[in-house]
Amino acid sequence: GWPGLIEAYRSRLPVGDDWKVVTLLEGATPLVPAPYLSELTGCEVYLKVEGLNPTGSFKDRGMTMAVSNAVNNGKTAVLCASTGNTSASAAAYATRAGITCAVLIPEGKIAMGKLAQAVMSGAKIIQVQGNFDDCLELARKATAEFTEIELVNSVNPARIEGQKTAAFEIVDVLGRAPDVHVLPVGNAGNITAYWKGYREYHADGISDLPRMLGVQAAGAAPLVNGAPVKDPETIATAIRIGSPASWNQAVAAKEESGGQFRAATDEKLLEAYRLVAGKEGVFVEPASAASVAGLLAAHADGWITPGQTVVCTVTGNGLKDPDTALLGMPEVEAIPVDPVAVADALGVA
Ligand SMILES: Cc1ncc(COP(=O)(O)O)c(/C=C/C(=O)C(=O)O)c1O
Repeated sequence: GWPGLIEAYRSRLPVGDDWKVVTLLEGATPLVPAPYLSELTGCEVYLKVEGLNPTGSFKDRGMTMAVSNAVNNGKTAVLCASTGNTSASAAAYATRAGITCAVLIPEGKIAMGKLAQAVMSGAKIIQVQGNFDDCLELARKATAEFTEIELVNSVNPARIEGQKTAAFEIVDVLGRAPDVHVLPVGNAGNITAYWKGYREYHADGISDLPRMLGVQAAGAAPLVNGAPVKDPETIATAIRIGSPASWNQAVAAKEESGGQFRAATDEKLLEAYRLVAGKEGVFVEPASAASVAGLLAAHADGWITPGQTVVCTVTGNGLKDPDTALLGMPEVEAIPVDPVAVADALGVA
């Protein structure tokens, strides 16, 4: 069976032969064809469904490497700043490793599913008076001063190494690199990691290079604006980030690949969020739908042309954020125990 990411790609990862590997058998996520989006755009569209990782997001790829690295370097605790998914993943992998985890989250701005995960995994949950960027600044300062604590945000190279494996998987399954790879961008670790993975496969003559399309929320789009956003705002709390830590690497990925950054309004994000669930049957969290919003916009203005192969990474499971899924749901009356009522509900004559 699947041995987890580190064993599956050991020769391509900076892993010690004697390492104790911390894994929850992350990776090997489905590359699901998207017939509705393919029909709509005239492209061959696939969804890389990262919500099917052990803690429900792509962060597990980075965390197996970052926590294994920390443990094998004698660290006794890990710390991260997080909009939610990094903390859920760090908490699970730290528990797996038997070390302590503390998470710094922006007060009141975390999806319930993610908080539940960090709580149940036994992390020390610290709410910070500020946004994600303030949390990351605090995490950097704390781990610089207390070196027995490992910072496991994507500024940690081990995170990038783990997350680049998604690009390997896509080429291994598709038999080629896509013409375009679309993904949401917040702190910009993931676009950095994908580009590194595609470049490594290309350097080995295995595949070509895609154009990278990074999509941000319009209210939190520093890479689109070309300047940090002081008070980022978006319903997609996972990417409510104003000052991406991997700014330079993200710009390099965009420029080297002939790619692009785009912003999507919350309205367009929610449309895409509902479309990918309602038409493709793939339920993702709001930030993840930025990939689909970006695909639709790039098709609309001709940046993506019919006949191209496009992979959209949908980064987190829809279950993470039930509140947003149920926004505006009308109160529904319960029905009596009567088959006629069921037939009526289904519009059956
Ligand atoms: C669902 C989802 N989709 C996209 C992103 C953006 O990835 P990066 O551009 O690599 O940051 C995140 C990021 C989340 C955090 O930054 C955190 O959890 O602290 C996410 O959870």
